[in-house]
Amino acid sequence: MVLDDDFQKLDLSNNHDNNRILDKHGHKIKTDEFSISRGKTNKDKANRATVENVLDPRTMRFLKALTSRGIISDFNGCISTGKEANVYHAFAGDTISPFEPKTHDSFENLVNTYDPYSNPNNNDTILEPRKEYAIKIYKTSILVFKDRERYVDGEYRFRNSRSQHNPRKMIKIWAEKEFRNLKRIYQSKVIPVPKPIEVKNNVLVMEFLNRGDGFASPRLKDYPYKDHNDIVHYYHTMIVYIRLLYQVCRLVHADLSEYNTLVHKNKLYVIDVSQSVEPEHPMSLDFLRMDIKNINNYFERMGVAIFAERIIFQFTISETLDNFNGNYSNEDDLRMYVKNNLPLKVPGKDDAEDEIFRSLHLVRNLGGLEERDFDRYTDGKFDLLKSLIAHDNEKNFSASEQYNFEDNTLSNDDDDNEDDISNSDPDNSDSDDSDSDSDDNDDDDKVDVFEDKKDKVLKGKKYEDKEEKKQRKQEAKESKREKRKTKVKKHIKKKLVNKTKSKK
Ligand SMILES: Nc1ncnc2c1ncn2[C@@H]1O[C@H](COP(=O)(O)OP(=O)(O)OP(=O)(O)O)[C@@H](O)[C@H]1O
Ligand SMILES: [Mg+2]
Repeated sequence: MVLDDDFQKLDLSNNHDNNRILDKHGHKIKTDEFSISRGKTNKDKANRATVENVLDPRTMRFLKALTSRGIISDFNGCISTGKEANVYHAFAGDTISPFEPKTHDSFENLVNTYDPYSNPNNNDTILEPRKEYAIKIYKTSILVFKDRERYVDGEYRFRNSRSQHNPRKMIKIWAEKEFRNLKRIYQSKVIPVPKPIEVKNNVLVMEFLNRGDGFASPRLKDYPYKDHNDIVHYYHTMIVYIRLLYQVCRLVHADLSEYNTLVHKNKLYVIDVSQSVEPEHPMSLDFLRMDIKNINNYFERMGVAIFAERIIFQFTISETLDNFNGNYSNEDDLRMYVKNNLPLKVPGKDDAEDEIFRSLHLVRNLGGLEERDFDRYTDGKFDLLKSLIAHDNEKNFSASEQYNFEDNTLSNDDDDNEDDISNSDPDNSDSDDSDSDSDDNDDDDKVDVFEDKKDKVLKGKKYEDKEEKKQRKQEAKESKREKRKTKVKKHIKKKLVNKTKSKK
């Protein structure tokens, strides 16, 4: 299908400068597969969906603006058509690289005689190759937008975006978000990313990562690893980058995978940071766990001995690392630390504990603390998430500990009930009795959640003899009476939680 025909069919109902723009520049826009090599480029068999989905007249106007401002000089073929955006190849415009060939001959000729090291001015200085750009153009179809909102909602930087329900405006915000995230990572100089050049509405211009023969550098998924050690190197690098993104760039990628990383000049480049969020985002820790799980799944499939997810999570969010003497921003130092200090995953045991870790409701500060966790907090079980995660992993995440926690919580709930009763009549000895009854019921249906269901009846306290039971009840009552003395009263708790919430 010839490109021109295709543009004729574009729905240009409003017959004004759009037509003129398209007529004037339409022949330059190639949307077929991008293959810039010595061989003939196949005639433009524009993919109708590509043209209509992405290169609508408004987008064409933005491209024209970028061309006339000299940011880009030629718009070539399509590198990738994704679910959210298409990525095209372009050359930098005059304003950027003074070594543009002065003669703007036909694009076909330019493409076929492409030689990045050509010397158009025929003088003997070696010229820089012509700068190439990747142009990421977001699709404006509303459907795609549905699952993006959770990344923008709760994002401090976009709190004022009233345009949650105007997809065009949301696309603009989305592209700007990717540009800003790219810029922040690029300027941090700790993680390689394509250099961000410009963003205009739904069009993002960035450095094109060329593998040297005009084709795009491969995604990690398609990268031809040298050997097993090479795979392990990229696994450790990926883990270090997750930490550097969090600690230095204050970002969680939220879609980190072998598809959104490229290997360029033997370095791992991170791309597609449109959905990345800051640690303050309400779901940042869930996205972080998802990224870790995805990376682990990929490298486990590649035969790498991986680390447990919660170990990687702890490595990521702990500000300081035990026995680390290197530079916290240096990837080589951190990679060495990962290699020599993180314990490898123990199949079976770690699987169960990672399962628990995935389901944990992780809180970042008191504001996110649920009432029942509050007791655990006041009882010194943990303070904020950092201590919950950072030290003594086994204790916090061993299945038995988790069970004891549940157990304590239930007993804390008892305390609360007791608390209510004792509030009303602190000296009422009945409360002890009623308490003992409720304690009795609770005990009976309190089963070991990690035991197999079938023998739960045998495990209940129904089957212990009377004497022992009496003894146990007495001790339980004593310990509860002791605890009540130091217990934070409910109304004080509420005050504390409200106070910290208002401080946020
Ligand atoms: N700067 C770049 N240099 C070279 N290739 C790039 C660049 N940016 C993106 N690409 C290529 O385009 C593909 C899609 O880019 P990106 O992931 O940012 O868009 P996307 O909308 O998320 O696409 P998908 O939905 O397929 O993930 C990448 O996998 C990569 O192969
Ligand atoms: Mg992507």
